[in-house]
Amino acid sequence: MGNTRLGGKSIILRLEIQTDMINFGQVASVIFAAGGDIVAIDVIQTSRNMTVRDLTITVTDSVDIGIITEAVKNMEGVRLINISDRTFLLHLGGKIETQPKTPIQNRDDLSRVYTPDVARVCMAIHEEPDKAYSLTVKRNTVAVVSDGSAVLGLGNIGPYAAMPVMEGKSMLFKQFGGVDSFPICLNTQDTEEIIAAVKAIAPAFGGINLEDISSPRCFEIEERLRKELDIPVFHDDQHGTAVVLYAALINALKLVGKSIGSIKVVVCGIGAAGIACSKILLSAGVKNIIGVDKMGAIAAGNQYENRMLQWYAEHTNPERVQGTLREVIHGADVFIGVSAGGILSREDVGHMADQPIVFAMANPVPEIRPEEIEDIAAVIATGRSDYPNQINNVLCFPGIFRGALDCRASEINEEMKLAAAEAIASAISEEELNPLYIIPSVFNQQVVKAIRDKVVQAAIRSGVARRIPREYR
Ligand SMILES: NC(=O)C1=CN([C@@H]2O[C@H](COP(=O)(O)OP(=O)(O)OC[C@H]3O[C@@H](n4cnc5c(N)ncnc54)[C@H](O)[C@@H]3O)[C@@H](O)[C@H]2O)C=CC1
Ligand SMILES: CC(=O)C(=O)O
Ligand SMILES: [Mg+2]
Repeated sequence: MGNTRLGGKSIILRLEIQTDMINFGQVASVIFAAGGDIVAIDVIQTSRNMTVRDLTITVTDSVDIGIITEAVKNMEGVRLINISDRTFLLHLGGKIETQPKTPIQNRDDLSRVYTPDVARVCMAIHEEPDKAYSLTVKRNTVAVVSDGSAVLGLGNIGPYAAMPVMEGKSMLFKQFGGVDSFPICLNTQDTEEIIAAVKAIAPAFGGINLEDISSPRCFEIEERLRKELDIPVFHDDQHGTAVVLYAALINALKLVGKSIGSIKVVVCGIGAAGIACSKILLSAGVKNIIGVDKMGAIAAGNQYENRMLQWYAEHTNPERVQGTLREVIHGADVFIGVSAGGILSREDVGHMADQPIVFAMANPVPEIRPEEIEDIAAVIATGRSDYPNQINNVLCFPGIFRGALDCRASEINEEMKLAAAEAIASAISEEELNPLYIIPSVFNQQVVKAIRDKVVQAAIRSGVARRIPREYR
């Protein structure tokens, strides 16, 4: 089993119970006392003195599944046959597959989809390369490319371990945006090799979604690919995150009655997400942003080897405040965490300004757990699916790519990102807006459509659309 604190919120225990020694009620009470909640029971086999049952048990994050399994093993008359983790079961054999659009039922079909007839289609594309958009998967397919160097907040876990996240992103692309995609995890973390690999695979794709590539390499990789490719290249951890963060902030500020130009924002974690979130806030009119990384506040006057941190120091922190997160958080109106789990304390939030807004977005463990501060923060959000207010780039990338592909945009530019943020923010009406509902759910079917429409319009306005969808002709 994997790390139960990260993923295993629900397990299935297969138990053999000697019913002449112990009854099921006793087994259930031991599991309950160890912190497990039995939510389903399946009887697998039964005889006069013995029964085999599958117990589906859910636990909260703070419960150690090992304690439950030990308690079960220590019961006389009970044998633990097997433990399965529902999350691991869901990943068996991977989460996605390729499906042909039409069946190949006879030789005639075979000769059309494959040789000899396919050759005519190949030659049509050879004569007019643009036809790749109408005659291949390019029109609707995005590559989700990672090098495994900054996977969620798990760090540099490499390309194999990154695959489950990238497969997950592909599922989300399809389910929420109708966009096909391939997860591609590269076995290199060299900037030039990544650029070359992405350029080499680009012909098959209508767009490139870079994912979980650590800073500062992610900036050069994206910048270069944007220049050197004619399809949209979008680093999701930068721009997807920034778009959703901005949408959430627009709505949170309405609740606390503060204006964007007057707030003090502390951004913790000045990597891919932190820099992009700060940039979008600067262009939205936030004047006082203080970025904090492991070495403390980023301030002009300090020397940074990383050119992005140098840029950051020159464009933020107008008062050149120095210090640790604990020190600079005093008086902040907004905390934005895109760093690491558990690094913000209740005491820190207590030192923020009135009606503090806390967006603890590190995954899978947020900078602070909402339950620790729900009585002192005005608005709380995380990146997770199991708390209210999920600020997660999943709310952006399916819709923004849907729009970009539909108008065959050559890039995803600032106008398109701002349009996406506004579409997300405006999905919640003034009447609906409340501290537990500042951002729509990804299951809100209006959102992707709204983002797509606004993104297409912005692409047309800004001159990057290479095809005008019928409804705008
Ligand atoms: N909710 C969402 O939609 C998203 C959340 N994230 C989360 O944000 C975090 C960072 O992701 P990326 O920017 O892609 O990674 P990154 O590796 O580019 O940047 C992380 C930055 O955080 C800093 N950091 C780490 N521990 C810190 C600490 N204790 N104090 C201050 N700074 C610290 C690192 O030095 C680095 O500069 C991850 O936990 C990730 O899961 C990232 C993208 C989207
Ligand atoms: C959500 C996401 O992309 C991340 O945490 O890296
Ligand atoms: Mg990511």
